Order: sequence, then C-alpha cells, then structure tokens
Amino acid sequence: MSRQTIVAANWKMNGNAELAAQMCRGLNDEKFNANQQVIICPPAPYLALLKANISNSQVACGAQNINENEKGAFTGEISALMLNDLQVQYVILGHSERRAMFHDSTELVAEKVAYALASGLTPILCIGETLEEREDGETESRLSYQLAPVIAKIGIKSFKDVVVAYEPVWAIGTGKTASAEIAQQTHEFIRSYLASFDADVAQQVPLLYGGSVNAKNCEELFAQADIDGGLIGGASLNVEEFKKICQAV
Ligand SMILES: O=C(CO)COP(=O)(O)O
Repeated sequence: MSRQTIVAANWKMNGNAELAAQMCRGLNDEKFNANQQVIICPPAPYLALLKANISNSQVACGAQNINENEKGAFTGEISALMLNDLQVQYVILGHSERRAMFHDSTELVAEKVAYALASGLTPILCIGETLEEREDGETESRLSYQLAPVIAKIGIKSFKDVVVAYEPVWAIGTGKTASAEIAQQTHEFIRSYLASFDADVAQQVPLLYGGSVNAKNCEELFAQADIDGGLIGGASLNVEEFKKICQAV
C-alpha cells in the first residue's frame, strides 16, 4: 500500500474569519488524489468555523498545539478533549517556534504526542535542526534526539499513527528552502532511523517537508521518494497558491 500524501497548512498566528471562509470555498470543489489528505491548521478560534464550512471529505482540520493535561486551571490552553468535541482530527506538536519560544522540551512534546494519540488525534510531529547544527554536522543527531523521547514514550508500534514534519529551522519563513536533494537526504535519514526500530512502521509514516514551500518549489520537493507532502506556513495564507501546492503532491 502506498503511503498517504498530505499537504497541511499551518497558519500560525495569522488569518481571520474571511480567510477561513475563502479557504473553505476554495477547497470544497477541488478534486484530490484518492490517497491524499489536505489539513488546515488555523488559530484555535477559527477551528469551529472551518469545521462547519468544509464539505470536501479529503479536507480536515488541525490545531497548532494542545496542553498535555485533560482539563483544569491552565489559562490560555486548549485540550485534546476540546478538539474531540469539535471533531478536529489533527494537531501540530513540537513546532520549532513552540520549542524555541514556549519552552516545549523534547520530553513535553513526547507527552503531548502520547496524549494526542490516546485521545484519538493524529499528531503532526515537527522536528528540525538550526543552521548552526547543520553547519556543525549535527543534523542527524539533533533529529534523533527529538524523535527518541517520542518513540520511548509511545512505543514504535504506535508511531505508525504519527505524521512527521521535517522543518529545518533555517528554512522557516526565510525564503531559503532546503534543496530537494538535502530535503530527500534528510527524509531518508529520518525513515532509516525509524526503520532501525521497526521497518514496517518506517514505511507507513508520512514524512512532510516544511520551510518556505511555495507553488514554485513544491513540485521538485514532492517528487522526492521520501517526501510525502508538505507543512506550509506563509504560502498557505493565499488560497490560490495553497490550492496549487495541494495539486502538486
Ligand atoms: O513553519 C512552517 C510550517 O509549520 C513553515 O513556514 P513557512 O512556509 O512560512 O516557511
């Protein structure tokens, strides 16, 4: 069976109700490949609006984070149960912006992934190295350092229900995309790292590339053997451009 292809939009703290409405209108009539999933991850206040207006069965919604607790006195946080309530299926976890600015440690990310899975959500687990780490030859050790606690926490068999997004920090929002060759090499490493635990699981996990993907560079990236789609930031805020990226996978 071939792996699912996924194009996911991470709006970060951008967008508004008008963009949410435009995106639904733009995507509802699109035809995608049978094995393709499109996911929109808006800021939490727009999730219900998107859910109510998406009629295309291949378009799903995701949140950008959850708290690792079920409920309680955690002002400003949202829980997996709330996403269940809205029938939101996906959640981005461990984005480099959260790791860098909101102190989401590798252990905390592992806890969140475990909690998301236990709640029936599909985590989109983001991993990636900084420019300094790449230049120092530490890309592979950094990626395994980020993956290992998640595998230890959930067990490799459960990892088949995780989507991984490789996002080199130096390529996020910078206009500097990783070349298709570098992205493929790194994805191949991620898959081989997973295969060192379980070869079948490694073959099943969709590996998305993220970092300055746009309508111009996406085709070459998506043509690589181990790139199963993308996690799109800036270019996902434009409906026409995002549609082109969805059609290129
Ligand atoms: O961080 C990203 C998606 O999660 C990538 O953002 P950009 O596509 O804006 O570089």
